[in-house]
Amino acid sequence: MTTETAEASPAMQPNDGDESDQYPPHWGPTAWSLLSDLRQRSPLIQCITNFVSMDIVANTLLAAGASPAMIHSLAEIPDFTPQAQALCVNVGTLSPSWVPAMKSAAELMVKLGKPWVLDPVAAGASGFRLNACLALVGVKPTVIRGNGSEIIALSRASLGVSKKGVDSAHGSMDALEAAKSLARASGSIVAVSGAVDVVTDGNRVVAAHNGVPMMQKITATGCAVTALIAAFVALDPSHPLEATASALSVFCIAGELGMDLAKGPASLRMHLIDSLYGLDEAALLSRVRITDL
Ligand SMILES: Nc1ncnc2c1ncn2[C@@H]1O[C@H](COP(=O)(O)OP(=O)(O)O)[C@@H](O)[C@H]1O
Ligand SMILES: Cc1ncsc1CCOP(=O)(O)O
Ligand SMILES: [Mg+2]
Repeated sequence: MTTETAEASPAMQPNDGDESDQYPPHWGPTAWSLLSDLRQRSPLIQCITNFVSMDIVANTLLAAGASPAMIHSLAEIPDFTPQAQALCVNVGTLSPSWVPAMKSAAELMVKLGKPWVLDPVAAGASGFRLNACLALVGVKPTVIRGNGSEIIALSRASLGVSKKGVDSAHGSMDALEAAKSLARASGSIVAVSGAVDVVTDGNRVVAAHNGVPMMQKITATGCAVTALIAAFVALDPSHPLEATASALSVFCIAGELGMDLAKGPASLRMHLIDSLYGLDEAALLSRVRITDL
């Protein structure tokens, strides 16, 4: 759910000339190696996600090379969850009956030493939602990915600071300090999406500068990239910060390539998924824009 207004962001073109000097060269091969691995290993990713996002999340994972399973019943978790290589939990259309399944699946993944990723959609929208998100943060997500307003709401609540008024729209850079605090308090990698995506473990901060503003005009692109993060982290659970930044950059490069063919949000949705499916090494290496802050 987007609470950040579209920020001015130049149309992204391939890295060329002097500009590529700003971007450390190791990120391109890191992202390409993870995407290649994903296509080869096709990890099973369990998604307990909202009704709005189920389709685009499953299609994003499939196009990238992963194997999605949208299984959310508490009754199936003991049998099914141990088979998954990663879990994605998304609270977008939360109701009380879903919370036990989310907690139980996350606890099982932690017990099995496997990664799980939380998308705290609209975390500050209600007390019920915020408390559910806090309870899930307590189950130690490997990664938490939200937009600026969501990370600020969750960070304040996790530090016991009461929320005053209604959150306004926030850019990802506005949420940087909140993201660092949340990462330190939770032990999770925290990613804030926006015109620039920032990823932190509480100390180190990296920023991914790919993407196009039109991605905000497609519902559930945030949910889709969170699921892609789960797939990337499944491949290299011991380097979740690198996997998270790579997933964000890869998804946004697919958005840039898709935008070249799109007429608006509906065709961007289609072309983004096609571009993710067809993304090759040369296009990826020439477009990855990740920096250490
Ligand atoms: N202004 C922007 N310019 C480029 N990419 C963007 C912009 N806003 C969002 N994105 C990208 O769109 C995707 C969804 O992010 P966002 O809209 O922040 O999430 P949410 O849908 O959860 O609010 C992310 O991959 C992010 O990088
Ligand atoms: C519109 C909406 N309402 C409840 S969940 C949802 C989708 C949110 O997706 P995203 O956070 O990726 O914009
Ligand atoms: Mg969202």
